[in-house]
Amino acid sequence: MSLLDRTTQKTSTSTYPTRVDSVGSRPARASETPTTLRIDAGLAAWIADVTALTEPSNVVWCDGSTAEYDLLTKAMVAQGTLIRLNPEWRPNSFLARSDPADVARVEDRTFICSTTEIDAGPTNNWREPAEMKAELTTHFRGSMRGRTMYVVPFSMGPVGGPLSQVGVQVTDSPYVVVSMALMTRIGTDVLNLITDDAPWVPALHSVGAPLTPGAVDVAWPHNASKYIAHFPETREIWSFGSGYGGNALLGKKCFALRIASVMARDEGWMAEHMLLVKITSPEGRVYHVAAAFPSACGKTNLAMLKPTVPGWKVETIGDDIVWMRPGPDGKLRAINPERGFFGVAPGTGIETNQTAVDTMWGNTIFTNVALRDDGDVWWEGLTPTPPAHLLDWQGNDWTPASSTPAAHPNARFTVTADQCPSIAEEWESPEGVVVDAILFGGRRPSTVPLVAQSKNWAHGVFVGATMASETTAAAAGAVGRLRHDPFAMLPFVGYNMADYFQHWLDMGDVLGENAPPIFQVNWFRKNDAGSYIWPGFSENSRVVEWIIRRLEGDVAARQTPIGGLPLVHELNVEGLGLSDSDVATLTGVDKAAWLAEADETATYFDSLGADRMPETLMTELARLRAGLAKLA
Ligand SMILES: Nc1nc2c(ncn2[C@@H]2O[C@H](COP(=O)(O)OP(=O)(O)OP(=O)(O)O)[C@@H](O)[C@H]2O)c(=O)[nH]1
Ligand SMILES: O=C([O-])CC(=O)C(=O)O
Ligand SMILES: [Mn+2]
Repeated sequence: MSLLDRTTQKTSTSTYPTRVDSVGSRPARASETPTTLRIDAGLAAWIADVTALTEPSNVVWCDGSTAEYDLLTKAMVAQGTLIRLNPEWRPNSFLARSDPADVARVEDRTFICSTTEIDAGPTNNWREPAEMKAELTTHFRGSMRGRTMYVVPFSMGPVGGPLSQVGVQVTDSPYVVVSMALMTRIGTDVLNLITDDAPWVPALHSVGAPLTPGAVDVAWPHNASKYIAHFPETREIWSFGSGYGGNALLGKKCFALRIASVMARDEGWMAEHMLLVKITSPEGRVYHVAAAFPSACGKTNLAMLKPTVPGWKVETIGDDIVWMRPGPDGKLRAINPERGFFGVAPGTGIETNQTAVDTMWGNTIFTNVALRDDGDVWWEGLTPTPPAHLLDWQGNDWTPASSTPAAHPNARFTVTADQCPSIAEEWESPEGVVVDAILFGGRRPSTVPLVAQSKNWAHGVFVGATMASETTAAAAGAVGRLRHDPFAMLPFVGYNMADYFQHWLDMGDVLGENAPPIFQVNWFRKNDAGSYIWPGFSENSRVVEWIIRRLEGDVAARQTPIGGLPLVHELNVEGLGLSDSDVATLTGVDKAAWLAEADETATYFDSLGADRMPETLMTELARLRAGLAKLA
């Protein structure tokens, strides 16, 4: 099998040496074969090809063990990539400072390389697959010289689960290896799943910074030329030049969203940028809710919600990605394919998300946060008042008088989900949980109300398709610019956006009466003074209460062209100090703003390809316009 022409996978298996370990050897787990692993022939051939291309000085097969994690973190501390935090405050935890030019996802360097451009669609950067591979091959040639190449077999979802998928990431970044160890399930049990008839995703990654013999390495190697390339038809990922988050932890956005969205389209399931929570009502009834918000728009926070409304309980299942598939009973079942959280640090604090703060008590990797003099971490919003002195995310002296933030706005924490105090007992259930409601939200300073229930599945898909949100620091580029972000998936759909809309409509047909109700939410509405009207965070439990009461048929909704809105006296705003006009803004329909929104939607739909846009969504748009026209 050639690296440049991957169409099928080989069938036989062979044995392969475990590893040539530059950092030292470690004891194998009791259940492991001590010196050899059974490696699928197709995998072995791919590794051989990649090794020949990238020319690493040695190859290490990773098993995801604690011993391996400890060796790698120790080596990175010695090398300067990680700083060990004071174990008294933050045991077994580390700070990584990335290069200032490698701090976020690079959407303009992210490519969908389908055979035809139309299959990537107008929202993706398209490149012809063979051309892209040829171009990338020149970059990957010798790119791992002087470095160790790690082979990381990983599972997205519980290993062997019916909704799970496996992949193998090859990387020359030990930071990526330890991050993958926290975010996915790595191990030899995954290797056993890679056989002739089981598909797996090869994920090739290099920071693109070969080391010449004798040269001193930098703390955060990367390459000014970055490529995050996806080959949806052959289910491959080639990522070059970045060591950061969604660019480099290839199980996450690249596999679990871009490649998985294509698998999902082909196989009748869904891969979404969603959180997943279990909600228990005061009466003890259990519901599961999935919610799609764009990057840095509140998924982790809602996933760890501490309700202020008495009697309600929210437990966490996932905070970023959800895979959903109709189960044997016809109901939509969902899993969190990840094993950890790669969460936004700034704004995450004791007043907004105590649960997240408690989750990262130890065993956490922090990236681009500030370092306290006592060897612990800090970032804006962790505590109400900053320490008198810090080293900022670039290692420079910082005081509260400094004009720049102490932590990078996209600083992150990486930690396993099992440390989360609010984790639900069924979070690793291989067959998933039944989804009772779906939420769509984003940062909308105007127009969109606090909550609205979609009229039916088709209208809900229209609401998802017309989502927009202000850009955040999660991606390189301007922040605070309102942009269309359908289903919070604009940067993550691995194919044509109009086809993705059609897939959502098709799933509605498959689910029929089992299709969960859809709601739109917006925590970010602003007043004329530019402040958020809604207090957000824990108080979002009031909206959750209204949504669950709608599911139970306990509260009414005022039917409007944009969906069912709360009756003012049925939305619990007691004690929030909101004025009547605030509440009216949060629960009202601004006719002029919505008419303008509808015009904007028409233009946007047109840009997605009039011939390809589902007729159903055009009908929904016409209905919205007609309904608005009739409003007083
Ligand atoms: N005003 C307001 N801000 C919020 C609310 N929920 C979250 N935020 C802020 O939004 C930012 C990002 O929140 P997260 O929950 O980490 O975002 P996410 O959607 O999980 O982001 P990704 O990991 O990038 O996909 C943080 O600074 C939060 O403090 C809310 O209800 N109101
Ligand atoms: O992928 C990343 O780097 C972090 C993330 O969750 C997002 O941007 O949505
Ligand atoms: Mn995300």
